[in-house]
Amino acid sequence: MDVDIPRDLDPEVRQELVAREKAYCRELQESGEWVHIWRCVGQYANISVFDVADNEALHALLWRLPLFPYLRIEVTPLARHPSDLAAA
Ligand SMILES: O=C(O)C[C@H]1C=CC(=O)O1
Repeated sequence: MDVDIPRDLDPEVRQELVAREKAYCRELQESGEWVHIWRCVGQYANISVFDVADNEALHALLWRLPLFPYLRIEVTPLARHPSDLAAA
């Protein structure tokens, strides 16, 4: 996810959006759907791993992100690798 919040957005609106995003992110981590979130070094971007039932569930989750209008999201579906010891 690349974050691109317009520079001229009202600072209070920005602060409120980021706070709501953080709360939603925390909620989804606690429910186990947002498994990992990593900051991309030197960028206002993250790499996240989600564990959801299907594409529709992921779409709904992403659509509800408070920052959604300001995100560029690239989705890469992942499957277990047969050589992953954790999968055995
Ligand atoms: O900071 C970001 O990468 C954007 C966004 C994703 C989760 C969160 O709390 O903020």
